[in-house]
Amino acid sequence: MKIEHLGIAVKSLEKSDELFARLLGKENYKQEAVEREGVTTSFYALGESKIELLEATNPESPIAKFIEKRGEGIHHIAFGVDDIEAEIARLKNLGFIFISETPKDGADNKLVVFLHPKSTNGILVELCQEKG
Ligand SMILES: CC[C@H](C(=O)O)C(=O)SCCNC(=O)CCNC(=O)[C@H](O)C(C)(C)COP(=O)(O)OP(=O)(O)OC[C@H]1O[C@@H](n2cnc3c(N)ncnc32)[C@H](O)[C@@H]1OP(=O)(O)O
Ligand SMILES: [Co+2]
Repeated sequence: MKIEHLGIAVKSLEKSDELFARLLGKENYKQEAVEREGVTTSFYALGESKIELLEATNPESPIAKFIEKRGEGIHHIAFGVDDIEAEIARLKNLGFIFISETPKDGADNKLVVFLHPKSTNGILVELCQEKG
Protein backbone atom coordinates (compact mmCIF):
# COMPACT_ATOMS: atom_id res chain seq x y z
CA MET A 1 0.00 0.00 0.00
CA LYS A 2 1.29 3.52 -0.79
CA ILE A 3 -0.10 7.04 -0.75
CA GLU A 4 -1.42 7.25 -4.32
CA HIS A 5 -2.76 10.82 -4.07
CA LEU A 6 -3.98 13.56 -1.79
CA GLY A 7 -7.37 14.91 -2.94
CA ILE A 8 -7.84 18.67 -2.52
CA ALA A 9 -11.26 20.32 -3.02
CA VAL A 10 -11.03 23.61 -4.91
CA LYS A 11 -13.61 26.11 -6.20
CA SER A 12 -11.79 26.87 -9.44
CA LEU A 13 -9.28 24.64 -11.21
CA GLU A 14 -8.24 27.63 -13.28
CA LYS A 15 -7.15 29.54 -10.17
CA SER A 16 -5.84 26.54 -8.22
CA ASP A 17 -3.90 25.08 -11.16
CA GLU A 18 -2.07 28.38 -11.41
CA LEU A 19 -1.38 28.40 -7.64
CA PHE A 20 -0.21 24.76 -7.47
CA ALA A 21 1.98 25.12 -10.55
CA ARG A 22 3.74 28.02 -8.77
CA LEU A 23 3.82 26.16 -5.45
CA LEU A 24 5.15 22.86 -6.89
CA GLY A 25 7.28 24.38 -9.64
CA LYS A 26 5.65 22.15 -12.24
CA GLU A 27 2.55 21.95 -14.42
CA ASN A 28 -0.24 19.38 -13.96
CA TYR A 29 0.10 16.33 -16.20
CA LYS A 30 -3.60 15.99 -16.93
CA GLN A 31 -7.10 17.27 -16.30
CA GLU A 32 -9.82 14.64 -16.38
CA ALA A 33 -13.59 14.73 -15.66
CA VAL A 34 -15.31 11.90 -13.76
CA GLU A 35 -18.98 12.57 -14.51
CA ARG A 36 -20.28 9.96 -12.05
CA GLU A 37 -18.60 11.85 -9.22
CA GLY A 38 -19.49 15.29 -10.58
CA VAL A 39 -15.84 16.37 -10.61
CA THR A 40 -13.06 17.56 -12.87
CA THR A 41 -9.66 16.52 -11.57
CA SER A 42 -6.19 17.94 -12.18
CA PHE A 43 -3.13 15.81 -11.33
CA TYR A 44 0.42 16.76 -10.28
CA ALA A 45 3.08 14.02 -10.06
CA LEU A 46 5.18 14.23 -6.88
CA GLY A 47 7.61 11.30 -6.71
CA GLU A 48 5.64 8.16 -5.85
CA SER A 49 2.48 10.14 -5.02
CA LYS A 50 0.30 12.80 -6.63
CA ILE A 51 -1.78 15.82 -5.79
CA GLU A 52 -5.33 15.60 -7.17
CA LEU A 53 -7.19 18.91 -7.35
CA LEU A 54 -10.97 18.48 -7.59
CA GLU A 55 -13.55 21.00 -8.85
CA ALA A 56 -17.28 20.23 -8.70
CA THR A 57 -19.11 20.09 -12.03
CA ASN A 58 -22.56 20.28 -10.42
CA PRO A 59 -24.09 21.37 -7.08
CA GLU A 60 -24.86 17.74 -6.11
CA SER A 61 -21.19 16.78 -6.35
CA PRO A 62 -19.56 15.58 -3.08
CA ILE A 63 -16.97 18.31 -3.71
CA ALA A 64 -19.63 21.03 -3.94
CA LYS A 65 -21.18 19.81 -0.67
CA PHE A 66 -17.80 19.57 1.02
CA ILE A 67 -16.81 23.13 0.02
CA GLU A 68 -20.23 24.48 1.01
CA LYS A 69 -19.82 22.94 4.47
CA ARG A 70 -16.05 23.22 5.07
CA GLY A 71 -14.57 25.45 2.40
CA GLU A 72 -11.63 24.52 0.15
CA GLY A 73 -8.99 22.15 1.48
CA ILE A 74 -7.80 18.58 1.85
CA HIS A 75 -10.72 16.33 0.92
CA HIS A 76 -9.38 12.75 0.97
CA ILE A 77 -6.32 10.56 1.00
CA ALA A 78 -6.03 7.78 -1.58
CA PHE A 79 -4.02 4.60 -0.99
CA GLY A 80 -2.72 2.62 -3.96
CA VAL A 81 -3.28 -1.13 -3.59
CA ASP A 82 -2.38 -4.10 -5.79
CA ASP A 83 -5.64 -6.02 -5.27
CA ILE A 84 -8.63 -3.80 -4.41
CA GLU A 85 -11.05 -6.72 -3.93
CA ALA A 86 -8.68 -8.39 -1.46
CA GLU A 87 -8.25 -5.07 0.42
CA ILE A 88 -12.02 -4.56 0.57
CA ALA A 89 -12.41 -8.06 2.05
CA ARG A 90 -9.53 -7.51 4.51
CA LEU A 91 -10.83 -4.14 5.71
CA LYS A 92 -14.48 -5.28 5.90
CA ASN A 93 -13.29 -8.15 8.05
CA LEU A 94 -11.64 -5.60 10.35
CA GLY A 95 -14.90 -3.67 10.67
CA PHE A 96 -14.23 -0.76 8.30
CA ILE A 97 -17.28 0.66 6.51
CA PHE A 98 -17.36 1.23 2.74
CA ILE A 99 -19.55 3.83 1.05
CA SER A 100 -19.88 1.28 -1.75
CA GLU A 101 -18.09 -2.07 -1.84
CA THR A 102 -18.12 -2.18 -5.64
CA PRO A 103 -14.97 -0.76 -7.27
CA LYS A 104 -15.82 1.86 -9.91
CA ASP A 105 -13.83 3.67 -12.58
CA GLY A 106 -11.93 6.59 -11.13
CA ALA A 107 -9.63 9.15 -12.72
CA ASP A 108 -6.12 8.41 -13.98
CA ASN A 109 -6.89 4.84 -15.10
CA LYS A 110 -7.86 3.51 -11.67
CA LEU A 111 -10.52 1.38 -10.04
CA VAL A 112 -11.61 3.08 -6.80
CA VAL A 113 -13.68 2.61 -3.65
CA PHE A 114 -14.21 4.91 -0.66
CA LEU A 115 -14.41 4.11 3.06
CA HIS A 116 -16.82 6.15 5.18
CA PRO A 117 -15.02 8.78 7.29
CA LYS A 118 -16.94 7.65 10.40
CA SER A 119 -14.93 4.39 10.35
CA THR A 120 -11.57 5.99 9.53
CA ASN A 121 -10.99 8.58 12.22
CA GLY A 122 -12.88 11.28 10.32
CA ILE A 123 -10.71 10.99 7.20
CA LEU A 124 -12.25 10.16 3.82
CA VAL A 125 -10.10 7.27 2.52
CA GLU A 126 -10.03 6.14 -1.09
CA LEU A 127 -8.48 2.88 -2.31
CA CYS A 128 -7.14 2.85 -5.89
CA GLN A 129 -5.98 -0.02 -8.09
CA GLU A 130 -4.30 0.58 -11.44
CA LYS A 131 -6.52 -0.79 -14.24
CA GLY A 132 -4.70 -3.30 -16.49
C1 LIG B 1 -13.32 8.87 -8.24
C2 LIG B 1 -12.77 10.10 -8.90
C3 LIG B 1 -11.63 10.74 -8.13
C4 LIG B 1 -10.44 9.78 -8.09
O1 LIG B 1 -9.56 9.91 -7.24
O2 LIG B 1 -10.39 8.95 -9.04
C5 LIG B 1 -12.05 11.16 -6.75
O3 LIG B 1 -11.33 11.12 -5.78
S1 LIG B 1 -13.65 11.73 -6.69
C6 LIG B 1 -13.81 12.46 -5.03
C7 LIG B 1 -15.25 12.86 -4.80
N1 LIG B 1 -16.06 11.68 -4.54
C8 LIG B 1 -16.26 11.27 -3.27
O4 LIG B 1 -15.84 11.88 -2.30
C9 LIG B 1 -17.06 9.99 -3.13
C10 LIG B 1 -17.10 9.54 -1.68
N2 LIG B 1 -17.76 10.56 -0.85
C11 LIG B 1 -19.08 10.41 -0.50
O5 LIG B 1 -19.76 9.45 -0.84
C12 LIG B 1 -19.66 11.52 0.38
O6 LIG B 1 -18.90 12.70 0.19
C13 LIG B 1 -19.66 11.14 1.91
C14 LIG B 1 -20.49 9.87 2.11
C15 LIG B 1 -18.25 10.97 2.44
C16 LIG B 1 -20.31 12.31 2.65
O7 LIG B 1 -21.52 12.58 1.98
P1 LIG B 1 -22.80 13.10 2.78
O8 LIG B 1 -23.87 13.41 1.78
O9 LIG B 1 -23.08 12.17 3.88
O10 LIG B 1 -22.26 14.51 3.29
P2 LIG B 1 -22.33 15.08 4.73
O11 LIG B 1 -21.80 16.46 4.62
O12 LIG B 1 -23.70 14.86 5.32
O13 LIG B 1 -21.25 14.21 5.54
C17 LIG B 1 -21.61 13.14 6.41
C18 LIG B 1 -20.49 13.10 7.43
O14 LIG B 1 -19.23 12.82 6.78
C19 LIG B 1 -18.33 13.91 6.99
N3 LIG B 1 -17.60 14.12 5.77
C20 LIG B 1 -18.11 14.43 4.56
N4 LIG B 1 -17.11 14.54 3.66
C21 LIG B 1 -15.96 14.33 4.34
C22 LIG B 1 -14.58 14.31 3.98
N5 LIG B 1 -14.20 14.57 2.72
N6 LIG B 1 -13.66 14.05 4.93
C23 LIG B 1 -14.05 13.78 6.21
N7 LIG B 1 -15.33 13.77 6.65
C24 LIG B 1 -16.27 14.05 5.69
C25 LIG B 1 -19.20 15.12 7.33
O15 LIG B 1 -18.46 16.03 8.08
C26 LIG B 1 -20.30 14.46 8.11
O16 LIG B 1 -19.82 14.20 9.40
P3 LIG B 1 -20.64 14.72 10.65
O17 LIG B 1 -19.83 14.32 11.85
O18 LIG B 1 -22.00 14.03 10.54
O19 LIG B 1 -20.74 16.21 10.44
CO1 LIG C 1 -9.25 10.75 -5.42
